[in-house]
Amino acid sequence: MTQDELKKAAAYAALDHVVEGSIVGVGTGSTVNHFIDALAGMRDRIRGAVSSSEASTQRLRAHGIEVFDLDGIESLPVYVDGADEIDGGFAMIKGGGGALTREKIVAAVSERFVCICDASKKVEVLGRFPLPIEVIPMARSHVARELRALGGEPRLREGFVTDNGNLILDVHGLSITDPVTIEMRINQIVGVVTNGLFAVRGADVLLLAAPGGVQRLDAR
Ligand SMILES: O=C(CO)[C@H](O)[C@H](O)COP(=O)(O)O
Repeated sequence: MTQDELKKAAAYAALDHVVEGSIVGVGTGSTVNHFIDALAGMRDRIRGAVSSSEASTQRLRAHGIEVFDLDGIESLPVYVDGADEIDGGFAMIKGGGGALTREKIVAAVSERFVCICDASKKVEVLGRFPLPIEVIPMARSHVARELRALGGEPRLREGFVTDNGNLILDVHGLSITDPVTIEMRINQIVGVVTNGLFAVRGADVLLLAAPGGVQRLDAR
C-alpha cells in the first residue's frame, strides 16, 4: 500500500468517531483531505464543521458541508486531524502545512482529539521532523536567536505566509524528550504565536494505518 492509501484508510476509520447531529472539528493536510471527502458521505447526518484552515474550509464547502465560525461555539465533541509525528504519550508535532495555530485553537475547544496517521508518523522521540513555529513577522530575528539558545536551528519557511498573516520558522535539530516543557518554554518567547508541539493537549485517540489495517490506540 502507498502512504497515501494508508492516510486514506486512517481517515475513513475516523468516521466511526463522528457524532451524528454535531459540528465536527476538522484539521488540515493531505490525510484530513481524505477525511473531508469521507465526511461528505455523511453530510446529511452532521450539522456541519469548524475548520482549521482556509484550505480545509474550501474543501468542506465544495462538498456542501456548512462551515461554522468557531467564535461562539463553546465545545465540539470531536476534532479530527493528522500529525507530522506522534510519540508514545500521544504528544505530536504538527504544522507541516502551516495551520498549527488554528489547529491548536480548534483542538482546544474539542472534547476529543482523534489523530489520523499512517504508521510512518509514529516515533519514539519527537524532533526528526522540524518543529514549526508561527511567528509575528517583526519578531523573526529575536525568536530565531532564542530558538538557537535552546539548541535548535531555525529556518524560515521561504515564501510562506500563514492564514493569520505570519511567518513560520521550522526548527531543526531538537530532540524533544520532554514535549510539555518545550511546548511551554517556546510559547514564552515574545513574538511566538504558537509552536507546533501539541503535548499539553495531545491526542486522545490515535488511528494508525499500517498495511495490516488501522489500529486504534487510546491515550492512558
Ligand atoms: O499539522 C498539519 C498541518 O498544519 C498536518 O496535520 C500535518 O502536517 C500532517 O499532514 P499530512 O496529513 O499531509 O501528512
